[in-house]
Amino acid sequence: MLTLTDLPEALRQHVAATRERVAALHAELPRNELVVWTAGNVSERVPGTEEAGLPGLFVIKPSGVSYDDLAAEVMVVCTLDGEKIDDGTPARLQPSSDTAAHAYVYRHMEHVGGVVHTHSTYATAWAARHEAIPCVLTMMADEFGGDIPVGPFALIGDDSIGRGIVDTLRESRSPAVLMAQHGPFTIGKDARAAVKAAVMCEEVARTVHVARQLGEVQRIEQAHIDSLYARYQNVYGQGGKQPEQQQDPHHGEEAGS
Ligand SMILES: O=C(CO)[C@@H](O)[C@H](O)COP(=O)(O)O
Repeated sequence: MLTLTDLPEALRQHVAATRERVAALHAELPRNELVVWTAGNVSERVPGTEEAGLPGLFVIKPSGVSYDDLAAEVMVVCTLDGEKIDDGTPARLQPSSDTAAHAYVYRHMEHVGGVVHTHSTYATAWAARHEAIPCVLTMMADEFGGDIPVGPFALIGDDSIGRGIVDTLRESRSPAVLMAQHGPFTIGKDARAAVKAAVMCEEVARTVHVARQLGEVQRIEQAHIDSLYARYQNVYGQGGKQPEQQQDPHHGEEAGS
């Protein structure tokens, strides 16, 4: 078993910083009303392992622990096979029950640095119906680049959920997938981006549901979706990129391709 204290100092510092980020981001789940009790989790890939010639690692919350108690020192460190390393936490402290799903995503989507899972009400209601959320809002085009897809029903406990997440997201620009009759999983370049996607996923799931109560909704034309997505992903905010820097952040290709 890999032991944290045997790792190079630089990597131990990366692990510590990742633990702090993942612990802090878990507070965003109840703050944004995305979870009840402990029903949600955040993970982030530890940077620098490849440079150190070591196996990949990620940090995830311990299973079933209250968000009030999720301090950095109880964040669990796992290999990309989902195995807990000797990370300084009590041996009895088990990683999230969704660790296998997060690990599968990290093994099969190298550009992904963060994964989030919730059971947020409106997104999970769409998942209960096996129904993709149609891209009828500019906010959906901005953040999801189109519809939010539905993934297959899969039981927890092996690679089934992770495989369903990856197989679905590989066919979409969306950083969110609604796993059928379970709930949303989101990805991002880091954990903060994945948490943002989870917040935006619940917001648009609610808005589109309300709109459909009022009447028919109309999907935005694909050319407009592509234009909105390219702008938001590359120009919005304070970090506007030059044309040569622009790419699709979720899939590493040219934006709009
Ligand atoms: O869906 C499930 C359990 O069926 C999980 O997503 C839990 O809701 C969160 O589990 P932990 O991360 O606390 O283990």
